[in-house]
Amino acid sequence: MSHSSSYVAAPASTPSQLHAAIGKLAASLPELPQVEWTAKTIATSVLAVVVTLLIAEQALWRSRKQQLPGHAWQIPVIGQFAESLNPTMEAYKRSWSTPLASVSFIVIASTTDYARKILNSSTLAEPCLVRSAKQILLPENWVFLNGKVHNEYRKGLNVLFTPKALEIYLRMQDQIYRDFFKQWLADKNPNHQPYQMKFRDLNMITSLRVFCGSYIADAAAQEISDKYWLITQALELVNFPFAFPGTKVWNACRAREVAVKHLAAAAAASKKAMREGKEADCLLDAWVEKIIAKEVREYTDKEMALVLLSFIFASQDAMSSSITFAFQLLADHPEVLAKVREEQARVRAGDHDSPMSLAWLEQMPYTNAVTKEVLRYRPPVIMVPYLTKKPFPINDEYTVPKGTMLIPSFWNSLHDPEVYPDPEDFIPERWMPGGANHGGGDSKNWLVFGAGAHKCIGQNYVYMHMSAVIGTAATLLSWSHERTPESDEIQIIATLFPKDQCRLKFWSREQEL
Ligand code: HEM
Repeated sequence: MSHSSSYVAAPASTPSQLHAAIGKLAASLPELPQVEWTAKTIATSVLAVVVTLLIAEQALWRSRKQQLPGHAWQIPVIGQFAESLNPTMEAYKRSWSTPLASVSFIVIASTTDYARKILNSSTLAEPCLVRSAKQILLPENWVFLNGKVHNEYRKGLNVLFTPKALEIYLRMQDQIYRDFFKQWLADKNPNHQPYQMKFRDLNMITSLRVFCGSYIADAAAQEISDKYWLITQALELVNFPFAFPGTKVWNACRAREVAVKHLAAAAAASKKAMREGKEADCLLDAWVEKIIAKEVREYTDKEMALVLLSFIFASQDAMSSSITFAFQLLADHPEVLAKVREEQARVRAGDHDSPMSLAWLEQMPYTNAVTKEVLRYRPPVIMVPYLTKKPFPINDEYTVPKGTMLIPSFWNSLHDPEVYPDPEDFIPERWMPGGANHGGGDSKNWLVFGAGAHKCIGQNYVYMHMSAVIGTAATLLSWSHERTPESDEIQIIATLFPKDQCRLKFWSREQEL
């Protein structure tokens, strides 16, 4: 039998044949009441089952939601996906207008106290990231560990972010910034261009070089950078559940395979070079140095590759968002850019060629204030999905049921007018001596990097990277921003971006220096 004829054979179970089969079955079960199985009764039965399932779905939804604000009913079947498929800032802001809100089967918590309570209750809730993350990062990735094993694993990685290690990375970073600046200056197009994706590229190449140094060839680095966009696109709160060929998650998994192959080869090359006595010049080397000194345990090449993948995963979109907003905000606030330049000129004392150092960064309070204000004003990670492991009594009236996605959201904490006066204004001066937030009195609200056991491990690297990019760009480059009606609108692609993709034009400051 050919394939096509077997397909044609399928509709053989017509209602009358089904009727006969069901009739036979019913006859063999004497205790069953005799039912007249017509097409009409079958249709009615199917309808009854569907309606029962829909009512059960609504009942389950309402029993979870209880008295929380939110829609009284949810869209059947696709309700749990509908709100997440095309997230908008407006929809999120609506859900942040009450301390606890229920959106589909998700509970969103948007006060500082609730957010901290969730992040610090590791026995009741654990990070679940987005649903596709386990498929993309692989289930054995350390980021999915929790409790004691997670703490132990994390301790071994802290050695990668000590000041000594950061100083090594900074030397590498400076050269990459300058190479990218040259490319931007070489663009002869007289018009403003969207720079968001170019900033992404700068971040990815910086991360790969900081992590892997020269163990990754230029072509491989570019291949990972290009393919990584497929991973970002799959980071939706809710995805199509099966990674069939052609779906976003399937594409992301293929991109991960390419990245892990190159990262594992880099780990092997670093081990070999360091054992032959090379001086450490990237994160892998700094790590292998600690392994050789037996300060941390051995890690396999694949394990190291998966850790690097977790770093890229955690950093790429957030860093790209912050760098994009930094360039946009500095162009829109020339008085701030002028102050950054004054500070850079003082610290560098005419030396525009030496790479940025930690010692210089420590003498740049204003540049560091700009970094903090960019992170506060446009926090790249506005929420982190957690999953309740047990019923979670979030307050006296409401216990979040076990197995619920519970999302602490950070926007309100970072835009709280009681803590950050004029929160909707970009004011780096608030972090300077005499400013409202000088001295860290806002530490409870500072949730840019989360809190608790899973707090961002890379935060010191973030401050350093951002201030170094801002300081070096302000010194070497001038740029203008073409403001459009969408410049101040926020688009959510895993993190926040200006909707018009940040249209800029660069020129050199050489004549001014
Ligand atoms: C602007 C940039 C960044 C922001 C805003 C950011 C923010 C965050 C947030 C909010 C979390 C979740 C914390 C929690 O659950 O309490 C997190 C976790 C994490 N971040 Fe970052 N991050 C950034 C950059 C980076 C970088 C550059 C790296 C690595 C080099 C990194 C590595 C990680 C890792 C590995 C975790 C998970 C830690 C764990 O589970 O123990 N992040 N980050």
